[in-house]
Amino acid sequence: MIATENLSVSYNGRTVLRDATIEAKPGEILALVGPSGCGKSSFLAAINRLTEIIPGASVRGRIRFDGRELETVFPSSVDLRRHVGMIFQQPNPFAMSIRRNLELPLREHGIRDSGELRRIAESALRDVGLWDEVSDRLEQSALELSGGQQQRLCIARALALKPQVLLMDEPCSSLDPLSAERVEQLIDSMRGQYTVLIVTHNLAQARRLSDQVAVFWTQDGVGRIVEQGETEAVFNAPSNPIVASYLSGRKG
Ligand SMILES: Nc1ncnc2c1ncn2[C@@H]1O[C@H](COP(=O)(O)OP(=O)(O)OP(=O)(O)O)[C@@H](O)[C@H]1O
Repeated sequence: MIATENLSVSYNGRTVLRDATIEAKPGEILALVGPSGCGKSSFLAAINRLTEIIPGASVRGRIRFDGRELETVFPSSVDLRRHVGMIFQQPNPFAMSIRRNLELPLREHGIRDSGELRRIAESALRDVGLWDEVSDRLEQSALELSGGQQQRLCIARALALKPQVLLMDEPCSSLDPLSAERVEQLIDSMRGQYTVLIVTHNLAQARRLSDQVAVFWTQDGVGRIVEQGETEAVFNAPSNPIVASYLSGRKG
């Protein structure tokens, strides 16, 4: 579904990630783990072309979507972000009503019929388990929701566009434990429906959630993927000693 080949990211000529090659199959959850600063966020930013708006950022290598070059499949970033959604560490709802948060991106993508807008919004809110919590206050500002509710709203906003891929950059780490658990359950329930790439510092979460894991590590000042494979196999018997001590909590 989504694959990278020798993907490298630099900022102002300094390479921070070199030759990252991964493949996430349709419906699979791929966890990206590794200590701070080894290029995990940069990797997601490159896939979602956020690097285009980061001053000094440059990307080399290939990204494929269903076997074809991502740029060919989605020449425009607007199209790309419809099919490849992104969720950030800090929930980032728009400063507008809950309903508008869901409807605005749909309108931007050409859906105008008010009945259809309402149907899709409701269905997305149900998908993230928010409908019962907010159905009587859809006109209230999204900023009045709790952090965990805001994050689920952001996930609903991405899901409303029917993406094939979701990129998640530490989606639970700013949430309280209960909200984090709910969001984790939500991600788990996406298996088979969406291809999910999730950056997490929570190794137990990576192990619980993911089908595959890629371990990033900084070597000589440059981030690389030093181990990847089926999650259980990597956690049970990592081949790289650095990875072994990281995954067992002794390093990183
Ligand atoms: N906009 C930027 N300009 C310059 N350097 C940057 C920029 N963004 C990230 N970097 C540098 O790139 C390297 C990789 O950062 P990145 O955020 O991708 O790592 P990460 O593995 O996601 O870290 P964390 O787990 O702490 O979020 C770091 O050295 C960081 O300082």
